[in-house]
Amino acid sequence: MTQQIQRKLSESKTARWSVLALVAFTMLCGYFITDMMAPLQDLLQTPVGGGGLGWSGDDYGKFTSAYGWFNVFFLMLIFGGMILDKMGVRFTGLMATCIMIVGVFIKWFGISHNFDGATVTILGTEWGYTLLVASLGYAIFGVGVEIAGITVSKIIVKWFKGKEMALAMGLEMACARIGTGLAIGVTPLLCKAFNNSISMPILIGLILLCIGLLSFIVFVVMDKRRDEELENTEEEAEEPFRFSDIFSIISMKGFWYVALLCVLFYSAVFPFLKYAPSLMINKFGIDPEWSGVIPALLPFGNILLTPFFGNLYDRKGKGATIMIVGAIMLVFIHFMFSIPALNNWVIALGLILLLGIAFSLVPSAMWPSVPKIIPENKLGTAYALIFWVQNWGLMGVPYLIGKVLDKYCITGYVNEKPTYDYTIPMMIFTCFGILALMIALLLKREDRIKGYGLELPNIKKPEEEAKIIAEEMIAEP
Ligand SMILES: C[C@H](N)C(=O)N[C@@H](CCCCN)C(=O)O
Repeated sequence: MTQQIQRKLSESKTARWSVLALVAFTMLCGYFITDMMAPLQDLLQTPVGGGGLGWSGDDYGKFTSAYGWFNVFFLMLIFGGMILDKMGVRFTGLMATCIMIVGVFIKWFGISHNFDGATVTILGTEWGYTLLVASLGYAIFGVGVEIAGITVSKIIVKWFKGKEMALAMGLEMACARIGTGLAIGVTPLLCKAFNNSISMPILIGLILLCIGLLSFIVFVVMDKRRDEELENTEEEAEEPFRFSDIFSIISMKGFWYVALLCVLFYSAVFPFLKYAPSLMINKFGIDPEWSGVIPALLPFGNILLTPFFGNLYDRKGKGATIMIVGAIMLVFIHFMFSIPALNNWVIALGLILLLGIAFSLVPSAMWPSVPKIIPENKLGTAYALIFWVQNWGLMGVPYLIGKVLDKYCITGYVNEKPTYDYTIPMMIFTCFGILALMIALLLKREDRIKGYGLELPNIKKPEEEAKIIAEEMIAEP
């Protein structure tokens, strides 16, 4: 009987696509805030007298890397994954969204006060109070948005398993990319509209996030209703999560290949995006005001392509192959960016568009592959562990690039601001791409050995599904 109700509910296309729209909107808001400071890097590094905050490249690197501080060092993400598997998607999602709001508020407070230029020394490095408070806020926000990310992945598996799961994940990522694209493209305009205010766009992000919270609350109501109709709770429906599950997850080679592919691939994209506006100014001679426009095309390209490749994976399979192709493209693109002679903006445009394809291929196949490797009751923890490994890269790589830029790449100063040669940073990104390719090949080999089904379609044919349901009804008289 339970299975029949479940079948009826899961057949409700409107319900599951509405759920997707609601949670994807919350993620859109989160991604908008994640990347909104990137196009302001130039202004942040402008001296205080010139209307900026007077940060160095190193300061900007510190701020950007703060995103991963608590997730990485205090294992907040892993705790978040365990909370997700224990408490369910509704509680965890609400908790994560509230954490995001608190974090953005603190970041806004830090940026909008100058603290009379006071500084403090932490672990041998000097921090301006503005930088420290803003970084703390960003670190708290990072915990919220990452836990929200794994929660939304689990929500999609819950509502879309055996259906258009990769398409749904692709669409959710497409919404996330709208957030990133708006952050890169619109933030400089917002900043300008409010008299070069850096804090005003953050305040607008905060308001947007509150609307994101409302959207998630509507999801909570729908999800609760669905579980009530099923006459059981999320927790009862699944084998409960045990602490020892962590060990069973980390003992799987397949898990490690996905986690390593994730950290290497994403380390060559998200941190790159943080520096892309500066790359456009320094290498391609683009006006600072327009420096976000070409990088903004990357997320906008993803908006169409990630669901497209997700849909392809749902119907035709070939997940492991899709990841390999994406990694090959990544190597090519970053290598081309590293060649100093290729400095025409048309080349930058072409490479960013290609990166848009690569950055659609890998995520559209990688995230929906995780439930093929890990059982559903451990999925929250597995996604959290993958995100945790990834956060080392998201935290460490911007910091590394900031250091490398200040130490090895300064070519001169214009209006007291350094100009950079981006050859070495782009070579570093190319190396990440090469390692990602090697791991993608190993993952395909592991799939052949273990039979995870990464090369198989996600959508089950009606006759296969009928067979599964019949078997389940026999098992549960
Ligand atoms: C940054 C975050 N840790 C991340 O990896 N986000 C992924 C999306 C993962 C969730 C897929 N349902 C991204 O590509 O933005």
